[in-house]
Amino acid sequence: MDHNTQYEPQAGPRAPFCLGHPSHALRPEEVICSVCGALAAHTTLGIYEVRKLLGTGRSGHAYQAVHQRSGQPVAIKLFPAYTANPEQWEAARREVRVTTALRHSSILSVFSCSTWSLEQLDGGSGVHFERSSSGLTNLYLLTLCQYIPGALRHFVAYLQNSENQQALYEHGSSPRALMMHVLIQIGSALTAAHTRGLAHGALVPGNILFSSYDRVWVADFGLARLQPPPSPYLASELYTAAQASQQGNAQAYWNAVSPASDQYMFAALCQQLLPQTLQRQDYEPLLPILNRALHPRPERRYPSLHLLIQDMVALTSRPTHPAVSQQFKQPQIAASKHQSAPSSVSSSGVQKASSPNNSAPLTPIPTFSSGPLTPALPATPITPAIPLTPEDWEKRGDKLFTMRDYDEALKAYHRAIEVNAGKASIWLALGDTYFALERYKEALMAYEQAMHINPNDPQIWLNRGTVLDALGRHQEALDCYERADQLRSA
Ligand SMILES: Nc1ncnc2c1ncn2[C@@H]1O[C@H](COP(=O)(O)OP(=O)(O)OP(=O)(O)O)[C@@H](O)[C@H]1O
Repeated sequence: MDHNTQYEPQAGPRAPFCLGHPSHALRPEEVICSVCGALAAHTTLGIYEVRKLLGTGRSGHAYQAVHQRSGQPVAIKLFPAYTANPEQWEAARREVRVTTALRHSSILSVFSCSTWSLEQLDGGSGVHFERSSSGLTNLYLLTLCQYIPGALRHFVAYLQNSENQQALYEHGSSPRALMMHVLIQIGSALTAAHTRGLAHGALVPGNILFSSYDRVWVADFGLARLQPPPSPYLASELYTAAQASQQGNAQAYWNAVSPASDQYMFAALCQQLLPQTLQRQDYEPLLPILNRALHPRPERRYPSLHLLIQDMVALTSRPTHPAVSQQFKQPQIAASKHQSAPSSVSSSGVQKASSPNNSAPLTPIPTFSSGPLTPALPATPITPAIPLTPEDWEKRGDKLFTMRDYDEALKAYHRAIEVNAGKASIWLALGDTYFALERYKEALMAYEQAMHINPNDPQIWLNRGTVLDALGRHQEALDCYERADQLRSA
């Protein structure tokens, strides 16, 4: 389970061995170890070479791999297909896409969610794998996502170190402020998903990853729901469903998870973390809040996780942004762009690649409007006192978007387009805004315009896929995701 330890083979360079801990010698043709189920070292999956085992979760193994051309590290998870039925896998794929497309700064992006079989070893053509003809035995479910170097235990160890605590105080921060900053990000990611009607389902420590000590990611949206988590994370109302799921009715757990059960898991996680990392006087005031969130009856918990976080913030006073951004040690491979430059999160949880970085730790998150479509735009949106450039309008739109004033953001983007209709980023931003307003047809038109201008931007393809999904055009959406993947790996 250790992230940063590279396994060194004991035998000669050509002797095959598996990446398990401990490692086992393999027969030359063996790709998956018959003892521990780990992949053979140096296995290539499409364009990716698997480098090491990151850990073993509830249903499979997670590996670090690198893109053979760019050297970009990724995390690949493989789990046997029999652990999920095909309908559930499809549902998980859909959920992965929707949460990924929220582009929330703390939701870990899943680049690809497909199937893989041993037969594809020689003929892999990138990250997309055809369904195996040999049935489920040799078939694996595969997800590919950004590699994030830090685990929760690294964060805990960091906070437990007295020199680090001192450094935090010297920077005008504190362990509690840093902890709250991290919890706010986790809460914001979950709330963004809840706003879209999705629940995580297994907020266990392995799904909390860090790219720096103040930058956290929640992993496995969509996938976590396939299996119940262990105690103490399993909310009481999920016991029966978890049992049913262990007895073969996997759908039971999938259907039973809810934002209220995520709230329970979040509180259980806090309950583990806080006493390990903070002084008693710093976390004790939070215990009644956590107790409410851990109530066995979901209706007695907070109405939303967002309100729970609000109470935690109120009790700990509004935290300052911690002045630390110490990066975790990276392996000898290029760091991903996303890790070093997190983009902003809008308060709806919809994140815009083009938005400036928002350092405010938390903003309230309203639900999307479910009412009728908002009225059409006025022909002449706004007339400024001083003429603005398209870039000014775009920035204004970004700011309004971040403030969740989508109607005004629309006007600003339209104004930018009136002045310069040839900039893909403005059409992309316009599409995002229509998407946030659930005006999917207009969002699609905007994304198509962006694509017309820049057909090679994976983000545009991804967003187009998401809106096609929202319109029920799933096959076309899949084609878009595939194109986005191809462009990313090019
Ligand atoms: N994207 C990633 N980048 C870096 N490490 C990762 C990534 N995803 C997972 N890991 C590491 O791999 C380990 C195993 O991950 P996996 O998702 O299989 O299980 P888990 O999250 O520990 O538990 P669960 O199966 O309950 O989700 C994790 O504990 C984490 O340390």
